[in-house]
Amino acid sequence: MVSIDVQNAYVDFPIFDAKTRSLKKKVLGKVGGKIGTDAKVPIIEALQDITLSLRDGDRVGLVGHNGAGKSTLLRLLSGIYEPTRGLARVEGKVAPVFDLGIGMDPEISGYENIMIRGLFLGMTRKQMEKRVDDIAEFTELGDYLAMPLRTYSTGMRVRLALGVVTTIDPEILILDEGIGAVDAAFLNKARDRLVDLVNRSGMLVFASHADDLLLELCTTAIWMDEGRMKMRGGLREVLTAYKGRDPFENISAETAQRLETAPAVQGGE
Ligand SMILES: Nc1ncnc2c1ncn2[C@@H]1O[C@H](COP(=O)(O)OP(=O)(O)OP(=O)(O)O)[C@@H](O)[C@H]1O
Repeated sequence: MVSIDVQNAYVDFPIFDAKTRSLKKKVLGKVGGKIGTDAKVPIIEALQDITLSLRDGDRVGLVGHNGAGKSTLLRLLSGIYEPTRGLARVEGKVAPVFDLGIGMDPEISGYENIMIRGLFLGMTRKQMEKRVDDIAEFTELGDYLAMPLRTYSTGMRVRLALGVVTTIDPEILILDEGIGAVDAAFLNKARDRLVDLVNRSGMLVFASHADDLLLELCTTAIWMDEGRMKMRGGLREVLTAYKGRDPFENISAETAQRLETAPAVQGGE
């Protein structure tokens, strides 16, 4: 069974080389997690008192300002970080997609990178062999696929990485917003594949600043603020509270039309 259970979890980062004297007692800006300066070594309290249960079928968006703790929470939910205090139990095969370029080798070809990246995301060699042609076609990279990855532009690398990511069959899909940062034209092409990917994943947790992608992929949301869960609920409701306006106010007619079939728009949970 696929499940994630987190109970009163904290994640601290002790910073051994910080210039303690210049640190203020409290963080004055809006950005970043809380910095504790009471101990000898300053500690960034990236996550505080997180309690959360996720089950099969959950599609959760994570929102919050820069440094609010979204990426740290994704790493905790992936089993990459252990909580400093509290509990985090993850049951199921996790595909963490944080940095599209991770696990890519510049010296080997696009084809070989497709294989390596697929294995990294939990697929078997046999499964990847069946999918390589489909991925190659999707990327439109043609003969470049036989060339070493170092000869690719950034956009070409993203195409390759997105091609692989959207072909996997994860039980738990953990996506960081980087995926929304790709070139708009290609993202449009990748959108249907992303929606399919999410539909066949047991569970999705997706951190993003892009309302339209969140609305298309998620049904519920968590608003992170200074390492804490400030609000949890239906996606539209949380986005409205976080942004101070309904996310539907500013979307284009084209986006609205595309979203008509999206789960969040049809009432969420
Ligand atoms: N490896 C680390 N070492 C020290 N501090 C860290 C580390 N990773 C994150 N932090 C701190 O933890 C806090 C939460 O960071 P996190 O990356 O989780 O935020 P985020 O919500 O994902 O931000 P963004 O929207 O900018 O990506 C920040 O204050 C950050 O400075």
